[in-house]
Amino acid sequence: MKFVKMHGIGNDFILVNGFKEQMPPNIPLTAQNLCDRHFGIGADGLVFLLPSEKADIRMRYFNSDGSEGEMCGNAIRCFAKYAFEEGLVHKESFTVETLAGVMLPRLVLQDGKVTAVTVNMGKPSLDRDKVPMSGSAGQALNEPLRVLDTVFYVTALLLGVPHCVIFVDDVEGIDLGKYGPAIEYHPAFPRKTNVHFIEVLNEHEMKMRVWERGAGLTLACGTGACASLVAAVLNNKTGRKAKIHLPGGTLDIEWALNNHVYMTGPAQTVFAGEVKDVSLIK
Ligand SMILES: N[C@@H](CCC[C@H](N)C(=O)O)C(=O)O
Repeated sequence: MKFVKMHGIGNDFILVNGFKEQMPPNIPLTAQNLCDRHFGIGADGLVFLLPSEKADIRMRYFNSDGSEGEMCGNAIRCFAKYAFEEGLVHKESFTVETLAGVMLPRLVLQDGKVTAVTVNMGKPSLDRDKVPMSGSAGQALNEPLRVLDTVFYVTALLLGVPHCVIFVDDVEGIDLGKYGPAIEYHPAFPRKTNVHFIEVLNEHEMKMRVWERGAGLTLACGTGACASLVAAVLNNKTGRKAKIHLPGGTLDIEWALNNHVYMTGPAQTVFAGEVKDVSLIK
């Protein structure tokens, strides 16, 4: 199986052109094995480019634990660059079918080269039933959640995938390895959740650290950055447009007045390779 390794500000992926390559019989196990950083290629997720009946192209995304994610913000920028460079799409702007709906990436081109990608990520769902998060109906906005030995004030929303956003004074002071998994698997989140700790720097900038559902500690989360900006606006902490600084780099996010969230950031190819026998990797 041929693949390319790419990353979007350090959130790294193995991409497979499903127009040419055969889909492995057991995709969750293949994702676990290929994403393994010691026994495989190493990545946060495995991405397939596939034909679509309702959009120009289809993306399937698998986390490093083998679970299928409905959407991935950093992966879709890599996906868009790779699809264009492989000649699977011929337009600068096109539609991508995902389990979270149809997304709209637009390539930023300079001398024919993709320098960045802007993605219309759709509308956030603020209703806690949609996240989903348990509790009485309505929005989960800055509400107390007991986690192990502490209480965090959380804002939960669905932006492609479930997100739990927590504003703190100092993101570096948070023990993400302790609280990340405790919140990901918290009984309040029946389908688990991505976890984001946010330090607001000013009205237009935030610092963010991430614990991802199905992947753990990562250097960035695109859908999470979008969700965090929406949470910041709802909690009167920033304007509708901000730079979000993550351990792997910076994303520009806007929650436009049409209620759609737009994410802009880079996509980088690292190397291409071939796996001789997917089933043998362990
Ligand atoms: N890295 C992502 C999100 C990937 C999916 C997520 N871990 C989930 O299954 O909820 C991003 O950039 O958005």
